[in-house]
Amino acid sequence: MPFSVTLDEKIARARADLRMGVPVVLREGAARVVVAAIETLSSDRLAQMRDVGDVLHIAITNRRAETLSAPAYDGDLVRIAVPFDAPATWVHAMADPSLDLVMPMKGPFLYLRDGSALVDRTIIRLCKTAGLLPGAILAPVAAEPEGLLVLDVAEIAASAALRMPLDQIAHARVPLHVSQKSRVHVYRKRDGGEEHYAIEVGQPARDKPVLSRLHSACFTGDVIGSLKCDCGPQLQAALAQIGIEGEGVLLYLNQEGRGIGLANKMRAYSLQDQGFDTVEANHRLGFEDDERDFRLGAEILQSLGFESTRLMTNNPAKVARMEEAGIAVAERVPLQVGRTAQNTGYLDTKAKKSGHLL
Ligand SMILES: Nc1nc2c(ncn2[C@@H]2O[C@H](COP(=O)(O)OP(=O)(O)OP(=O)(O)O)[C@@H](O)[C@H]2O)c(=O)[nH]1
Ligand SMILES: [Zn+2]
Repeated sequence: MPFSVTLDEKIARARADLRMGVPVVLREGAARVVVAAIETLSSDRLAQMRDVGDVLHIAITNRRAETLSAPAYDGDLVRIAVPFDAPATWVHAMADPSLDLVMPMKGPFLYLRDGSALVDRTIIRLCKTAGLLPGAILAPVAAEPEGLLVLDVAEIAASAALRMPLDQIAHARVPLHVSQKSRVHVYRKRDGGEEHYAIEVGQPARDKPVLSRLHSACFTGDVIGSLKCDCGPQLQAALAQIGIEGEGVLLYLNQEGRGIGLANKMRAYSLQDQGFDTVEANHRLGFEDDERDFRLGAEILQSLGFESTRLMTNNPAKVARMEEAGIAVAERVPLQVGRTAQNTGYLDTKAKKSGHLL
């Protein structure tokens, strides 16, 4: 009896392959395309892709296309032919803004405009969820080469529409400075994605709005005291407020860098050192301003038995996403702490461009 591997398991494996620089095969109907993430593409893999497919192209998001002055013919992305003699560095420079100054002239570009861009869209999504730069190289092939994982794009699209269950894995008592009566609950997505945490203080009533904070991981702010953002002081202030009231829940979502991962956040910081603001830096990397999924927070509150909350945040998008996901927000509790000389521009940009309330 062969072992059967589910689609979710295959998607998790595909992410691991892409991070290692191993291509995967995406199927769309009768078409077969060998795809790889640009960030981890080596010269050897590029040569292998040229061996199996004759016309290679790259896919980048409309955000990245804007920086390269390329029109986004497919709306959310653009497909550009890879010149037959282009080295791997040319491919890298199409997705990685750290090479913008080293390789400013990459064109003229030859665009692909016919047919479906579903395979391109699927691989860009996979790159994003793998914490890689959102750019891919694709080689349509006549037959599936041996040794690569094969996935069907229609099946991936159907599974993306379903919500992946979030399982409660373990929980235990962890006495904190702000309250000795605290428990940490660990949640895990069934597709092998990030784990997320809930810190429950006291025993909040399940039938009343619970004081909560939806916090996104910030290694630099939460752990090492970075002055570039307000995350560390917000985390501490939220815990302190929950401690004062004696009950509440802090949701700690591992969506580092507004969902782009720490490596990409550091890339964004280096663009900020060149003068771009926090939103422009995300766009130059090919990402949206905010790639987080706040429904996770609502799902964790629901799994703990809550139906409504008093949410500590200055971000109206968090309130909207919680409500859409079925958690009523009885009150928005402002959380304004931690303004520094170094983060005042960042906070002002969030207010101006991302709708944060001051
Ligand atoms: N991409 C990117 N992420 C950043 C930057 N600075 C901070 N972050 C991340 O931004 C997120 C901030 O999270 P939160 O404080 O929960 O969210 P918020 O949208 O500011 O909303 P509230 O704090 O609730 O008002 C964390 O994931 C940080 O890692 C930056 O310059 N670029
Ligand atoms: Zn931060």
